[in-house]
Amino acid sequence: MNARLSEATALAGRIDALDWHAIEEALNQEGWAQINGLLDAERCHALAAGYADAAQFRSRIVMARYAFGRGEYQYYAYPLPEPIASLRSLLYPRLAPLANRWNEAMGVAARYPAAHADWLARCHAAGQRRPTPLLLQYGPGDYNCLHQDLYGELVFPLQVAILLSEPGRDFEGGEFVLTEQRPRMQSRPMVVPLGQGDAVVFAVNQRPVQGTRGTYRVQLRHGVSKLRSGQRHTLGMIFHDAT
Ligand SMILES: O=C(O)CCC(=O)C(=O)O
Ligand SMILES: [Fe+2]
Repeated sequence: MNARLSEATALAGRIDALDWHAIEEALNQEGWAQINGLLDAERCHALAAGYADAAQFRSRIVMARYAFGRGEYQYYAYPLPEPIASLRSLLYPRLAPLANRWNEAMGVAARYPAAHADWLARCHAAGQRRPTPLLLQYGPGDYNCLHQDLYGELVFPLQVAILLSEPGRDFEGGEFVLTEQRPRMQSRPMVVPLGQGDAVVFAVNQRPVQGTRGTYRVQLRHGVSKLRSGQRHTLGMIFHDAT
C-alpha cells in the first residue's frame, strides 16, 4: 500500500473507533463535542506548514480587511489535498443522521443524503461550487470575531475545526469560543479546551433544545479569543460548498 492510501485507511479506522454515541450526546446537550487526538502531531505540523504553499489554495482572506478579526486564512482549492478530502468524506456520514434529526426536531424541511458526494452534488447544482475547507493562521494579538460559516442557501448544520498547534508551547491565549443565544435570554459562553490534534464538532447556526414546553431553537456562533503570544493554526472543515 502506498503512504497516502495507508494514511487514509488509518484515518478511517480512527474515525470508526470513535464513540459516536457519546459525540451525539454531547452535541445534543451542549451544541459541541470534542474529539481528542484526531490527528497526530506530525500530521498537524505538516498541515500547518502547508500554509506557505499557495498552490494548495483558491483564495486568501486577511480578516482585518473585513472586520472579521485579526489574522488570516486560506480556502483550499479542489482537488482537496489529503488528509482533508478523506476527513471531509469520512466525517460527513457520521454527522448526517444527527443533522436530519435536528432538522426534524426544529421543523426544518431540509434533509441530508447519507454520502457527502451526493450532498456536494446538490450544493453544486444550486450554484455553491467553491470548496470551503480552510486553514487559519493567527499571530500575537490576533483573534477571530464570533461568526457563522454560512456560504449560501444550502447549509449543513454541523462543522468541525481541528487545532493544529499546541497550546502553551506554540501559542498562549487563542481559545476556541462558542456562544449560544437562547430565545429571550442572555447568551451562554463556552470555551472548548482543545489540545494539538483535537477536533471540535459544533453547530454551524442553530440547534434544537428540549425545553419543558417543547423544542426551541438556539443560535450558535464561534470565534477565537486573542492570542497573547506565538502562532496558532487551525484546520476548518465545513461540509457545504460556497457560492
Ligand atoms: O481558528 C479557530 O479555531 C476557528 C476556526 C473557524 O472559525 C472555523 O473553522 O470555522
Ligand atoms: Fe468559522
